[in-house]
Amino acid sequence: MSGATLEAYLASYTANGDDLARDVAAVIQRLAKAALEIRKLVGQGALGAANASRGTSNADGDLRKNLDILSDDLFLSCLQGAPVACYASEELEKPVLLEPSARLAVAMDPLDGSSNIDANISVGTIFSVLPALKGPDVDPTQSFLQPGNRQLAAGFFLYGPQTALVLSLGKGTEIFIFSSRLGCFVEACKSVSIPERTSEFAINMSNYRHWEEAIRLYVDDCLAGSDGPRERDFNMRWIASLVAEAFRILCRGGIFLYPADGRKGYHQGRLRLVYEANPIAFLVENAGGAATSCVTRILDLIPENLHQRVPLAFGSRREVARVARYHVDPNMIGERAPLFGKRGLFRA
Ligand SMILES: O=P(O)(O)OC[C@H]1O[C@](O)(COP(=O)(O)O)[C@@H](O)[C@@H]1O
Ligand SMILES: [Mg+2]
Ligand SMILES: [Mg+2]
Repeated sequence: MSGATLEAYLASYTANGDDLARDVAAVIQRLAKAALEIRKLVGQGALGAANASRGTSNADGDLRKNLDILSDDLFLSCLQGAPVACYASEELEKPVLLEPSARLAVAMDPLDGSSNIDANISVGTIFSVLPALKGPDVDPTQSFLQPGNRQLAAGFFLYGPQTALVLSLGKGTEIFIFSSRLGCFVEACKSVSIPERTSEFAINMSNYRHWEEAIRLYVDDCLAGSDGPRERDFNMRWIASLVAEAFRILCRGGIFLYPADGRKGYHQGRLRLVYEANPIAFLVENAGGAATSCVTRILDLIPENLHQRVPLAFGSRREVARVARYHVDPNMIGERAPLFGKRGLFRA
């Protein structure tokens, strides 16, 4: 590993003396410090008692783990004194006001994939940095209801076999790995580039019967492999940890889908727009990939509320575009059966 340290990378980002860039860099540095504390807690597993269930639910009704709460507390306290006007989190119903004169708003999923902790599967922390909206009548929540295309920075920490930081400051996406020898994050992959095409998809297949027809047909065609209209075999993955799936896709391509489905509470999918889909979409687009609500670009959606859910498809550009076509192009559905076969009409 011979890349720049996170500190050096952020120093070159702030070299032009821009105050906003300096604020963003300060926030990333604080988050990175707190993430190393979470890494220790996650690493203790059952020995640490931090992974036990609290028996309470968050604003979205998910069962909370101690570690969800601890992570939220830790990130909130690491941002005290930072140039951050307000903090929003999956674990808090409403944003917390920090320094009203500051320029930034930070939204976080403090611990993503926490239902996996007991199984020793990678979990992570997702963050989104937005400009804080100002004005006498501006409520802190409004800063978080800006479309994702206004994000100044976004990223996630992954607590896995390696502790990683995936970061975009708006131009490219970089991967840093924590070096325990050096005691800091070191750039491991400069300007990540997601391959345009893929033969790997990730979806929770157990929901098949609840999906709408467009998603079922897309998946049917992947499963048909070389005998179907795709004329090649597909591989499938499902880790049930968004950060782990995103990391794999950034490294080697693929598509992730968490679509809307017919179950109660899943009519807009499962994932949250403001602090899950938006930051992941920002990272993926800055790495040459695409992210949609299965139809519309995620980064153009205007959130209606802080904890809003959204159907999510992201990854290799041509594959994400193909999912949208199953929704909007009647030829993909109506004429699919007669054209099914070796004619190659639907090749991505
Ligand atoms: O269990 P399911 O329905 O497959 O959902 C898995 C998804 O839920 C999540 O765990 C939701 O995140 P939280 O753990 O932060 O609630 C994602 O990481 C993952 O992609
Ligand atoms: Mg999450
Ligand atoms: Mg979470």
